[in-house]
Amino acid sequence: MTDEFAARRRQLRDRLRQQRRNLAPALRVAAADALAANLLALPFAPQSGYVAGYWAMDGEIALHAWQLQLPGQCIYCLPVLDGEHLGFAPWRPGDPLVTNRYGIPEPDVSRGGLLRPQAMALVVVPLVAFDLHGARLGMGAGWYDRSFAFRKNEGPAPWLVGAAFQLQQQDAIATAAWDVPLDAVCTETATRTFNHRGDPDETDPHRSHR
Ligand SMILES: Nc1nc2c(c(=O)[nH]1)N(C=O)[C@@H](CNc1ccc(C(=O)N[C@@H](CCC(=O)O)C(=O)O)cc1)CN2
Ligand SMILES: Nc1ncnc2c1ncn2[C@@H]1O[C@H](COP(=O)(O)OP(=O)(O)OP(=O)(O)O)[C@@H](O)[C@H]1O
Repeated sequence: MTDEFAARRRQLRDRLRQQRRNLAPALRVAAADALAANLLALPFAPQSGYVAGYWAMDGEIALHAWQLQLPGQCIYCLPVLDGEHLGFAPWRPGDPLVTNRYGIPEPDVSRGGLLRPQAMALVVVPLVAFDLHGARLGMGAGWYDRSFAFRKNEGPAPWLVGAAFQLQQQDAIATAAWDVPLDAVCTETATRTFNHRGDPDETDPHRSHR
């Protein structure tokens, strides 16, 4: 990775994180509801099995509305840092939490009790920026890219769906070799699905635009 490439990514990350933190509280509540509706309407939304969300922080769009409206047979999970990779564990309101090294709450489970990324039917992926080709810029530590690197060779499960505010959209983000493309991105106003080459999926009738 060149210094210039890294510097551009860092600049974009800082700018969008600041914009995201500046969003008004009332707008956040409405956005979380609209995001939930878009996630539930995805053509490949699972009716059962493990689905992963995240505990929103740093101004990220919240997933509680989606969690509460999931089909009864779906089991909501949160990511847990486990060595170099993410594990996942079921979590319902009231279940015990501990904070990880970044101060993010995660289910209080033993390492042996974690579910592997491969066990998820769908993963809602946090992101700082996304583009029109399904590329994603995250917090910069590579957790999702490392944990879902297997998706480059094995598919399609789990579906990887970015969640974001519309203001996080970019025309194109310069990608690195290790970046794992998203199958879809949902925002408060739109759903975009991508085929496995990461291009906009022209054949998908559910595709919608702003
Ligand atoms: N809600 C949420 N959970 C998540 C992620 C995420 O992006 N959002 N992650 C997605 O990968 C993983 C955690 N990755 C993270 C990577 C960096 C920082 C972070 O805040 N870094 C600080 C400085 C470093 C520090 O505090 O030690 C920063 O950039 O300000 C946070 C989470 C797993 N859980
Ligand atoms: N498959 C992989 N194997 C080894 N290292 C990886 C892999 N994927 C990412 N990394 C490492 O993670 C670092 C951060 O990557 P990047 O800046 O793309 O993270 P990100 O996608 O923004 O963050 P995150 O996934 O945590 O939200 C890279 O510099 C790279 O060294």
